[in-house]
Amino acid sequence: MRSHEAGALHGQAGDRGPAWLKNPEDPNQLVPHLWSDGVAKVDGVLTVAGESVVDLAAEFGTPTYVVDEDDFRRRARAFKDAFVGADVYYAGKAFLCVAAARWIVEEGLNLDVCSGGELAVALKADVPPSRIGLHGNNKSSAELRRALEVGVGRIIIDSVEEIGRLRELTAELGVTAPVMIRVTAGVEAHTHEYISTSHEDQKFGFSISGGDALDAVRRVVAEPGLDLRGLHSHIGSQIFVTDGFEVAARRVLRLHAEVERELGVAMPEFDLGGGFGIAYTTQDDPSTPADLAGNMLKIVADECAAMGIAVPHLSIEPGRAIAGPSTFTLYEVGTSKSVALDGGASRRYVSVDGGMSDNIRPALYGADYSCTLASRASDAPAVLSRVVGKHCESGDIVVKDEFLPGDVAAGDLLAVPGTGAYCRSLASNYNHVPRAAVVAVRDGEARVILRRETEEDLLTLDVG
Ligand SMILES: Cc1ncc(COP(=O)(O)O)c(C=O)c1O
Ligand SMILES: N[C@@H](CCCC[NH3+])C(=O)O
Repeated sequence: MRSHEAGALHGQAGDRGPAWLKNPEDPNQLVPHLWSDGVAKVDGVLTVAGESVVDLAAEFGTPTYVVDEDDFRRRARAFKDAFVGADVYYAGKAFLCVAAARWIVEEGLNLDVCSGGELAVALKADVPPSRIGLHGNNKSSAELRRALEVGVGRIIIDSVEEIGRLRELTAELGVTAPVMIRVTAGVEAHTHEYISTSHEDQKFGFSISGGDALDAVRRVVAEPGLDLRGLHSHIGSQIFVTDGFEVAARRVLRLHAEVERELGVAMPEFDLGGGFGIAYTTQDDPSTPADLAGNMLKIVADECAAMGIAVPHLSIEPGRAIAGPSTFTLYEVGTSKSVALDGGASRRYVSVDGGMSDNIRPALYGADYSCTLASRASDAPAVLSRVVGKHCESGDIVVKDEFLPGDVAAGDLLAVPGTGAYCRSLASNYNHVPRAAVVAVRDGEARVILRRETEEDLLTLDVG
């Protein structure tokens, strides 16, 4: 993740502030690569797939996550088309509901789930179990049992205990479990510490360098109920540079070759994980699926040739890069105030009707977003503004610094792009705020795919 400190705290567009900020010249314009393909501005009003956000807000309320369905599908297809011959597992943790799971299957992808809950959504969506992979560093026996009963295509083993649980369950159910082993390659991915997963000192996977990975392979091949399909490596999330993937692929393939040669165990598959970065601000410059595929497929082919082993069947697990850019969050402004700062500067705070309950990423990772006035055009001079939520935390920031027209006021709609991944899926009910709806728009038609929670929903849980 690239996070940027905006030094300028003050006022007018003439002050400019940091160069990376969105459109200081004309805040009515959009920066195209931050928005999904179907988004445009018509006379200042944001539209998606032909639908005006003013109409969407009137019909569905705010805050609402608005998904450009064609964009989501197109990005899914782009990975499938680019990674020729590989399987693409969409990482459902980024965003999952029945509709999204159906889109994934229809576009020819498989689905990665990492809990019993995500598995339940996949099954409700009729995802063929053979196209589901189950992840998790602490899968319960109940989750593993369900996965085996329905016949998921693969289970990615993450601990020695899990091998024991699978031994007992496969024996009891009389089935064989197709499994992969998640390994850590000791790579320091260039991303936020909390979403980096391949350095040694963390909870996921078996370490290659410490010998735990090879030990796990030995244990798995000794189990008659387990069918070892291959190794799995996921180095982290929101990564822009491919060198981490390259180093990880080399190290994992070396282990792959060692297993084949020294243990005589053929492993037909290899999963490179996900983690491909997207643009949240003008500073982010993500690779296309075609570029990623070109690099990664070549690295694997070259490395296998150098080691004299057959190229295993590859799979990848993108989540954010499919779901993230497809969605913006639509908020209504409730208050606006200017706060005097030391030295005579001031900061404008614009409060919206959501916040850290629908997007925890700024608070959790210092993630940076952009936004635009979505409901009208404005000629008012741009003012450097901080968009904040309605929660009882001063860290409840939606967009840290953005140029917005100086006349933004209560009743205006703001839209924040790039909120399709890890926003609804990480949403909370903090302050007993019901979770926002997700609305999909396609060809001028809008439909709710996840309904808004109600206070009644929350009160139902409270059994006194
Ligand atoms: C095992 C695994 N696969 C895939 C992903 C998806 O990552 P991203 O959404 O960054 O593509 C994750 C999350 O980081 C993960 O833990
Ligand atoms: N939740 C993280 C990504 C986690 C990836 C899952 N392993 C984010 O928002 O960036």
